Amino acid sequence: MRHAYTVETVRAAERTLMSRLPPGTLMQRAAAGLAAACGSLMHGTYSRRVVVLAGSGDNGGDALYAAARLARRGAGVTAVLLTPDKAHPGGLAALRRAGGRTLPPEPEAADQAIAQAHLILDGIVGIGGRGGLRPQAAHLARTARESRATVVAVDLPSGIDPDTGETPGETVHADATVTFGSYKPGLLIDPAAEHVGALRLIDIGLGPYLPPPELEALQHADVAALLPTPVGETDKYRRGVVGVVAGSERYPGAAVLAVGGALRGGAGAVRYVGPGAEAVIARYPETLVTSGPPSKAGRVQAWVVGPGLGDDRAARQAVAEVLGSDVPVLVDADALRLADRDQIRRRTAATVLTPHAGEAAALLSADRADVESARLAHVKQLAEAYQATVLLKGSTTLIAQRGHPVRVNPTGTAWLSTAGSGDVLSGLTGSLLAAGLTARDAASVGAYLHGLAGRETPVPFGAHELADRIPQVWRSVHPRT
Ligand SMILES: NC(=O)C1=CN([C@@H]2O[C@H](COP(=O)(O)OP(=O)(O)OC[C@H]3O[C@@H](n4cnc5c(N)ncnc54)[C@H](O)[C@@H]3O)[C@@H](O)[C@H]2O)[C@@H](O)CC1
Ligand SMILES: [K+]
Repeated sequence: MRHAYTVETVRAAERTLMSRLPPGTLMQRAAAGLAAACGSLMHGTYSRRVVVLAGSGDNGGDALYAAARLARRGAGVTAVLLTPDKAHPGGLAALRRAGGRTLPPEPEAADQAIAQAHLILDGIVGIGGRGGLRPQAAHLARTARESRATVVAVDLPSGIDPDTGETPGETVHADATVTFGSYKPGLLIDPAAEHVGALRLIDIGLGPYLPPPELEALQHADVAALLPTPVGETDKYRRGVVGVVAGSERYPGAAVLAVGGALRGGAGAVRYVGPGAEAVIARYPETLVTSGPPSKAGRVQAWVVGPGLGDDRAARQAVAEVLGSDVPVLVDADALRLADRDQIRRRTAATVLTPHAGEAAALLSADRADVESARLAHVKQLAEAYQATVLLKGSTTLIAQRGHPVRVNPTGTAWLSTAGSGDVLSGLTGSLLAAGLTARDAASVGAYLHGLAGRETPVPFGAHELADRIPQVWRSVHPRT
């Protein structure tokens, strides 16, 4: 599991740890890790040209100390000081002792040094930065981006909001980020995460001083431990039956895709309810189909409702019936519009809502662009407002449930934004719910497998190919399945 902590939490842990160590120890630990990472990114240090963009805080200090280490090992180092009279004194002295030279941030000289660099260390701001970069720093960030050098962000790409993943203005675009002590939410959530590049964590000893995280990301081993595995004495009901209410005369394909996802999610059987039965059976003969309303469909352990459902009376009625049941329900697509909001809040069994940014905006009466630029705040707000588990789909999928750290899905690719992809995800996640996972785990594992399937399917792909790919990625996560 990867854990991420907000600035306030990191600073509190750092204070406690620092009080037990000689002054400057943490910065030296950070600088040593950073210098080693830069050395390996440059495949050596001798005759490499390194430019440091140094702000006046401790982030600049980390960068200067690391650059001094590189200079001692043969690199030619130039530091561009954003505020020369306020540069970190210790870091600056160390760099000068090691033979590094400094430049004020005058555009011409700085631009020239950047143009010739092999590696640029972005030490403009770290967790102390607020708001978009100021004009001088913004200019350097743009010049660095346009150069051919490898850009390494110190702790985080300057200009991103470490707590939220928002990018309030110009930011550094890094090829790699070396972060200290712990991950920060902004490194894992878009739009900021897009500018992070390869992410490396340097342990500076904070671990024992950190409380439960604010954000977490499952890794293969976590997902493997959560995947449902049939045991000796079992049958389809004990493995779980998932009911899928999806598709319409107009969109029978959504029914096929949702069932396709559900068949790959570990439930023992999939029951389909709706007007797409013929199309579903033609593709997946193992599906149990029913033509009546969901309440007459027979026993299920979880429902998926919504993909391609349309919005006629029957659809509205089906959504209300499913929400009236006492088993976990996943509400997607059209059902997010049709559902009675109070009925969602009144439910006692688990409810999972799976909106994309546009649907989330409608549920919150907000702007889509605002949801996309501040995903973390909005997913939490949704979970709170609807008293449900919310999976906010998109460039970084987030899963929120009140009282728990938000989860960010680390898998996925922009190729997943294809028609029907969400239908497969809802079927898959509903199946995991029926198999007995909690709402939060089902949503996280569903997003993880779906994202991996997106990465493993040859592109460009159609959504049905994603469903077909799930067994392979399942086995890659859990080889002994
Ligand atoms: N506190 C600690 O124990 C440790 C801190 N470390 C480093 O220290 C950093 C935090 O240092 P600070 O608290 O000094 O803060 P920062 O160095 O992150 O930022 C503060 C400086 O940036 C300037 N600044 C703020 N917003 C700006 C903007 N939008 N555009 C341009 N300049 C801006 C401020 O004027 C100030 O000079 C961490 O990110 C990390 O790199 C590491 O050395 C590890 C240990
Ligand atoms: K930085």
